[in-house]
Amino acid sequence: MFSSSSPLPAPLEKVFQYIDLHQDEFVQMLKEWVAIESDSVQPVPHFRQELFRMMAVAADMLQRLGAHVASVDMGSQQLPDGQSLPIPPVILAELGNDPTKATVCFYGHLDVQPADRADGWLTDPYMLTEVDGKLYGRGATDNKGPVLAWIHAVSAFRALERDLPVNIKFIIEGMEEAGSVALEELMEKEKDRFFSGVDYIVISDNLWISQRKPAITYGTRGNSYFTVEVKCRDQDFHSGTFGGILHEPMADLVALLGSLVDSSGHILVPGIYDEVAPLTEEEINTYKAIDLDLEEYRNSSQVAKFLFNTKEEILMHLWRYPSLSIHGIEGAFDEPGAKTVIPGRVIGKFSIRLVPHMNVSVVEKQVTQHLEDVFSKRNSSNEMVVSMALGLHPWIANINNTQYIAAKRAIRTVFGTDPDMIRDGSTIPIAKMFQEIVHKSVVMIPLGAVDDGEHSQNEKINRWNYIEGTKVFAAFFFEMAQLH
Ligand SMILES: NCCCC(=O)N[C@@H](Cc1c[nH]cn1)C(=O)O
Ligand SMILES: [Zn+2]
Ligand SMILES: [Zn+2]
Repeated sequence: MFSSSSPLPAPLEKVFQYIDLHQDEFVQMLKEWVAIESDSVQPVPHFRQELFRMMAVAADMLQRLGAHVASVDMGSQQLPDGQSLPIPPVILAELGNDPTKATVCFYGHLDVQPADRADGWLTDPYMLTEVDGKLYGRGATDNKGPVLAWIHAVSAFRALERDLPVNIKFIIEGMEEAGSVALEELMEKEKDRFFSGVDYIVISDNLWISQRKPAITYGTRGNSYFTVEVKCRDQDFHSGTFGGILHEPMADLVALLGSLVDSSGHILVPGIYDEVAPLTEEEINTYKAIDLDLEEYRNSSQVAKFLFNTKEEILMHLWRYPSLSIHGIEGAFDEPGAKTVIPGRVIGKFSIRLVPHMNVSVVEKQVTQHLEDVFSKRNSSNEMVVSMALGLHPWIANINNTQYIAAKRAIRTVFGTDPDMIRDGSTIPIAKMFQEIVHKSVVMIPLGAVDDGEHSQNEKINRWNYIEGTKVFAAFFFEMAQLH
């Protein structure tokens, strides 16, 4: 182990120097990748072509690095409107197969969320622009920057003709933002082939909880996403002609949605908290140890007041308790102006973030039962249909596993500080898939700062995070080799 006070071992010193010297090239490569409009969310041919181009560029880069690369055909995606679109290939690549070394597999994605300058971007989202050390562009932090950082870490060893301390595998997809379409099937197919020799898995697809202090992530919440449809008929009504004599679908729906959660954020679905892991004193201490300035967090979020007042309560309600969010209503009148319509059919959308040890199918039954009970008390003549559109499990890892120790040491070497050990309130479904299908332990090593704005306007990664993050990955290879 190399502490920040002891000198770096010579090979790592050289690798770090190489990374510093080549940082402008690394930024240029990120610029080229950001310029590819690899939006997987909008199902239109232009973006699909861009996605295919993105995956080809990445496969080519890995090949030039000496990796053995397979671009796996993923078939096509059937859309609800009957359209069919090709799914970009998944890259499975490997570099080195020395049986005496650990094999570390890195997962990342190269598709991005939609971005349009008119949405409030200050620069062209597909033109990486540096302002005060901040590299603005769609995908800069989610997830092109971190994928490139991993590749640069490998390329530094290659360029210096140094033996890589570990065998490396890559799984890189192009449909993460659209729900990782067809990825689970591929993992099932490859579990005894590509993944058979893998010892450890690394994901770098989330953020620190601070602007300056690095972190390691050991858990994410799951999600069960519901739709509740209330229908009188397929057509809308005139409220002058029908108002007063109908059970209005929107009134039913508002009552249904209003029955889900109270004003303090407590979920009102009976039984929903039954399986939530009990809180221990030891666990509370882990939240106390997190370096979070609540005032700064609240101010930078532009929120007047959160539901909770202490750092510990905030972290627990983001990470270890479920939450229910209401997302929208399809079919409702939502334009400016005063249209006197009664919508004939509306669909409410809400989701519950799940935590250990909640079970997706139990939650589905509890929510359905609750909505049926509330609806039946209204004696409405409308039809109600509840469906769970998505059921994603929560993920939690053992922080004593080898790669957590290696990641901590690598971070200490580069940043001279211990990382925050954090969980993430959102969902990275692939982590649970790795655990359940491939039976491998996962560590998340985020590179981006809390204010990177993933999915938002003006997404960025700091040059510092990108370059020092590349060094963290290089140091991680060294530490893994020592610990394995
Ligand atoms: N910081 C990583 C964020 C990854 C992310 O945004 N994941 C989505 C996945 C999802 C869950 N339900 C539907 N999609 C998220 O919203 O958590
Ligand atoms: Zn991502
Ligand atoms: Zn994303």
